[in-house]
Amino acid sequence: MSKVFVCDHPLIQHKLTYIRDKNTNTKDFRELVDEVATLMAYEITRDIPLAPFEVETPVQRAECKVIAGRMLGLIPILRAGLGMVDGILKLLPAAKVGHVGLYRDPDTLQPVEYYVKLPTDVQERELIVIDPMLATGGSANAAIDVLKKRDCSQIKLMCLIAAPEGIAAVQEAHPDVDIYVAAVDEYLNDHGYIVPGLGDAGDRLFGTK
Ligand SMILES: O=P(O)(O)OC[C@H]1O[C@H](OP(=O)(O)OP(=O)(O)O)[C@H](O)[C@@H]1O
Ligand SMILES: O=c1cc[nH]c(=O)[nH]1
Ligand SMILES: [Mg+2]
Repeated sequence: MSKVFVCDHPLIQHKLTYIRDKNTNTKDFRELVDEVATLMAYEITRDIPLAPFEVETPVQRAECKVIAGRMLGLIPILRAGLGMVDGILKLLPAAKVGHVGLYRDPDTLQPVEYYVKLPTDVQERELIVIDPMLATGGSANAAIDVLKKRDCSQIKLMCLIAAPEGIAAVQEAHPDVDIYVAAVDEYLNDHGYIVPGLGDAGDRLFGTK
């Protein structure tokens, strides 16, 4: 069963409050999502292995540590996942980025795939699927399916806000995928929106409504 990590650091929770606020404008919303993504990247990389590395300080030689050459890949689910990419790349500048384009049909709530472009060595990388919203879980599951069909096996999922229904759906379909969230909300409404949530993440990031 996949584990769920709630990133409850006070800085993350503080910024998430203003992300939720309907009076936060597009510019501030985008900046806050970017900042929370950076802070969550700090949490999600906690288990990255280190390797010994020797440097010469101005005083003497020192046995230090560096990240052990791990190959990472970020997989934003378009559109809203794009809002978190730059924030994560600030801490993981060597990560490659693959895109999975999905939109959720408003009537059926089923994900519709429209674009996939992945790094050629995607199977060798540890992948972080990124989307601010985990609602029914259909989109996250479809994106993970895209990766598994290409023989990817090391996958984590990173979201800002999850509904309990979405977490259960990912855990059932992909028990090997751990889930990192800033908050688990109450439930999904009749339109499949997370309550209380933040509204439509893509529209708020890109000012499309
Ligand atoms: O868990 P689910 O029920 O699948 O819902 C979550 C999906 O819905 C939103 O995308 P949307 O379809 O609005 O596309 P967008 O990012 O282009 O706005 C969101 O960014 C997730 O991808
Ligand atoms: O609450 C929700 C659910 C799906 N997609 C969003 O952007 N928000
Ligand atoms: Mg949207």
